[in-house]
Formats: sequence, C-alpha cells, structure tokens
Amino acid sequence: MQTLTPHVYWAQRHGDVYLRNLDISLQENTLQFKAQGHGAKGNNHYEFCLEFLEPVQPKVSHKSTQRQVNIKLLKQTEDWWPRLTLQEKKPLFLAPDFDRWQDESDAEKELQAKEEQRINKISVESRIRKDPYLGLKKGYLFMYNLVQFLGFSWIFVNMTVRLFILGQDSFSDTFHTTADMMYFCQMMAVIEIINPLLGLVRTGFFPAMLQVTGRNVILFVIFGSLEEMQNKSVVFFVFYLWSTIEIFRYPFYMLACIDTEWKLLTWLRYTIWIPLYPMGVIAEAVAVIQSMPVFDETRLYSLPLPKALGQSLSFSYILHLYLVIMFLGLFVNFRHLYKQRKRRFRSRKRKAN
Ligand SMILES: CCCCCCCCCCCCC[C@@H](O)CC(=O)SCCNC(=O)CCNC(=O)[C@H](O)C(C)(C)COP(=O)(O)OP(=O)(O)OC[C@H]1O[C@@H](n2cnc3c(N)ncnc32)[C@H](O)[C@@H]1OP(=O)(O)O
Repeated sequence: MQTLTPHVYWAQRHGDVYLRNLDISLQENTLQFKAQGHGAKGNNHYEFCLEFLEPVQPKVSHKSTQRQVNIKLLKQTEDWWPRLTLQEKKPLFLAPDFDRWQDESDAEKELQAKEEQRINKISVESRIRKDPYLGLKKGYLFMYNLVQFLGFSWIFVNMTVRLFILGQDSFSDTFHTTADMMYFCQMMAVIEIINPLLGLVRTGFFPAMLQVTGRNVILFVIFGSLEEMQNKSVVFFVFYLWSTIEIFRYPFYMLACIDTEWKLLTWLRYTIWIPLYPMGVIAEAVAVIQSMPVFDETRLYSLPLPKALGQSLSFSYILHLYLVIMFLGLFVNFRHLYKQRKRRFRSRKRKAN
C-alpha cells in the first residue's frame, strides 16, 4: 500500500476554520491526519499534517461522508487569518474550498448579520419576558387611538362639508355643531398625560401636559364658558387646525401599536405640525385676546381683592400672563417635535443603510 496525501480544501470565518477530506488528531496547534481509504488509486494510506498560523481550540469536530471528511476547528480568538498554515509557502495538497469560501469583508458582513439577528432575538425575547402585559397595553392604546381618530375625523369631515356648502357662513356655527365631540375628544386626551406617567408610551410628560392643558384652557375656559365667543370665526380656525393634525397623528399611533409603518403617514405626522403648530397657537392667541373684553365686562372668574386694592381683578389679567406662557409652550413643544422628527428620520435613514 502507498501512502498518499489527500486533497485538503479549506475556508474560514472569524471564529472557525473548515477543512475537507481528513481523519484526525490535534497536538500543539498541529493537525495530524492519518487514514486508510479506497480512492481512485485503490486502497491506500492517506496522511498529512498542518500547523496552523494562529492557535486553535483543542476540540476538533468532524463528520465523515462516503466521499470526504469534514472538519471544523474553533479559532482561539476571533480574527481573520491571512493564510491557514504557519509555513508561508502553501502546501501543494491544500486548496481553497470554493463552496464555502468568503473574503474577509463578506465574512464580516455575515458576522454582523448574525450579531444583529442575535440582538433582535434577545430584545424581542426580553421584551416578551419583561412585559407579560404588552399585548394588553398595545390593545388599549390601539382602541384609545381609534376612538380619537374617529372623533377628530368626524369633526374634520363635518367642518369641511359645511365649509363647502355654506362657505364662510359655516364659521359662526362651528361651536354649536362640533363642540360636543370636541369636548369628548379633549377630555379623553387627558389620558395622554397619564400614559407617559404609567410608562405606556415614550412621550415626555411635560410636552403632553402642555399640549392637553393648553387646548383645554381654550376649549373649556375661553369657548366653553363664554357664549359671546362661541359664534366667532376663530372657533373654526382653532378646531380645524387641531383636527387636521390629529387625523394623521392617531392613525400613525394605531399602526405603531401593530408594529406597522406607512412611510407617507409617518412623514405627514412628523412634518405637517411645522406649519400647523404656529398657526394653531396664533389662532388660540386671537381667541384669548378676543375674550379679554368679554371677561372684563362679565367679571366672570374675576378674583376678589382686598377693599383697599379695588373690587376685583379681571380674569383678563391672568389671560395676559397666559399669552406669555402660551408662546413659551409653543417654543417648548416646537423644540420637542423637532427633536422627535430628527430622531424618527435619523433612525429610519440608519435602518435604510
Ligand atoms: C398649569 C400649567 C398650564 C400650562 C398651560 C400651557 C399652555 C401651553 C400652550 C402650548 C401651545 C399648544 C398649542 C396647540 O394647542 C396648538 C395645536 O395643537 S395646533 C395643531 C398642530 N398641533 C400639533 O401638531 C401637536 C400635536 N400633538 C403632539 O404631537 C403631541 O401631543 C406632543 C406631546 C406635542 C408630541 O407627541 P409625542 O411626544 O408623543 O411624540 P411622538 O408622536 O413622536 O411619540 C413618541 C413615542 O410614543 C409613542 N406614542 C405616543 N403616543 C402614543 C399613543 N397614543 N399610542 C401609541 N403610541 C404612542 C409614539 O409611537 C412614539 O414611539 P416611538 O418612540 O417608538 O417612535
């Protein structure tokens, strides 16, 4: 019997080395292969040895098939070897295993993809493990957003249809036709202050509080308690601006609850506030200014003063202060929404890369 050297095919990843066609012992980083087999040249001894360029772990795993022996060794440290063997000159029997071959950058990409998969799996698993009520929370948020979407859509459609039919004449009737629904939606919106406190959404408590309180002051104090304000055109502009953003914002949240995203809707949710928010604050400021003489006249909510200082302090003085707070609130929430927009589009760009 002759002693022959079999063909050995090799490939690597950052953590592993693959060899094909062998039988095996590993000593001092040198793989010894000796075997008897029946090949093209009849029954023969086959043997070779390979001293690896870098240390490998002592454990060798191998699997024999009728045609070959597959060997897998684990590298001691995860890195890329410029060649397989310590000796610089490639042994004649050694050739790249093109079935498995990858260059360093391809292997790196494969490694990264595996790592990302692993992280995603861990984060999904830990979310499920950490929060057994996740489904319930999402269900509750979905329903809340659906109700708000239906409410604001009703207001928006009602106002739009009336605007088309009656033109400017519809302005004066806005409050009487839509206020009940607006009361309902804005009272419900208090939930948006509670949600971040309960950790149900990643909204800041402060921006949500400014948003909901700001609107409710206008709705309940300025429009709700002064009949003189209720047929003014400004009601139309305030309600129309509020409902325009909400018919995009709530469906966006609904989709987020079912882990879905429509790009156009996301873009609209994070873009149309740019003109709408300042316009909304200006409309609200006009309403506050228009209400001041009415509060002066009716003395509604005026604060009683000690006799020496006069009879009472008109609520309109408080509204002067409120106007300042409103523009500060605009600044705070505009900045918040700008940051949210940047964060949202930055993370989408990163995902696209
Ligand atoms: C005693 C003190 C008195 C103080 C009075 C102060 C007065 C201040 C006045 C301020 C001026 C108000 C003017 C205003 O009324 C004018 C108008 O509204 S005009 C119309 C235009 N308006 C707008 O565009 C504002 C719309 N409103 C909002 O966007 C929000 O209310 C706001 C809190 C401002 C910002 O929203 P948020 O912080 O939640 O940002 P995101 O939408 O990006 O959400 C963050 C993440 O949370 C998830 N989320 C949030 N809510 C929900 C939900 N309901 N269901 C499911 N998921 C939700 C969202 O998906 C985000 O998740 P992720 O981070 O994973 O993307």
